[in-house]
Amino acid sequence: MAADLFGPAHGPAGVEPLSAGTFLLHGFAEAQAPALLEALGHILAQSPLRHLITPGGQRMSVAMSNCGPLGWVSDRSGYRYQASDPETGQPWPPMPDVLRDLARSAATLAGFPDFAPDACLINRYAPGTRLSLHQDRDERDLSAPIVSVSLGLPAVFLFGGLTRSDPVRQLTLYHGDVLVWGGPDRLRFHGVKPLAEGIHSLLGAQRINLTFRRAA
Ligand SMILES: O=C(O)CCC(=O)C(=O)O
Ligand SMILES: [Fe+2]
Repeated sequence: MAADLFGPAHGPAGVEPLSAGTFLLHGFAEAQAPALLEALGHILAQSPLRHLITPGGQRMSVAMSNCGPLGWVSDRSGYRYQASDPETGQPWPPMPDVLRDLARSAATLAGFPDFAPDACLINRYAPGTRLSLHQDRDERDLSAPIVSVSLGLPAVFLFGGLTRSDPVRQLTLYHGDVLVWGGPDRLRFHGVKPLAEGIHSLLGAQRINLTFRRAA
């Protein structure tokens, strides 16, 4: 095993393989976090975070927005990607280079070169917020991985198998961690346990997750 690639468990560029198509890049986004947060501030001023309604009529506890050509939305009629923000009627804010480049380099390190995300879903968790077990399957091209960047308070991520009833592994995602899953793991069930109380030095009492996808 190459020591430079599979570095120490929490080393700055440590790439931890979790299974055949899943890699945890410990702290990979940490140095860029201030630049990412500044870019996010501009995005969220145009397309604010909001609590979407599920097709079943429930208000999601995660607050969401998007940037890039396509954004993920949910309402009474279902889940889908669309080019405009239903709240403003305007296109989603463009995906800043600092976000796209980070996602591309994380994907490349995880063995998915040529990742060209066209959607970035922004998830905001306050203490108590959770995301129930689900698959990301609204994307047309399942050959592209999911690249998920964690910022702020740590979260316990639930990583299951290809069927809902498979055993679920729990892993803590810290500020700056990037999790990439694709290939044979692309349709694994996953979720987030209720966020614990806490105060993060950069983000305060919240966790922000950026999920980059190839949707179209
Ligand atoms: O917040 C996370 O770590 C996961 C988010 C997620 O699974 C999603 O947006 O589909
Ligand atoms: Fe997901």
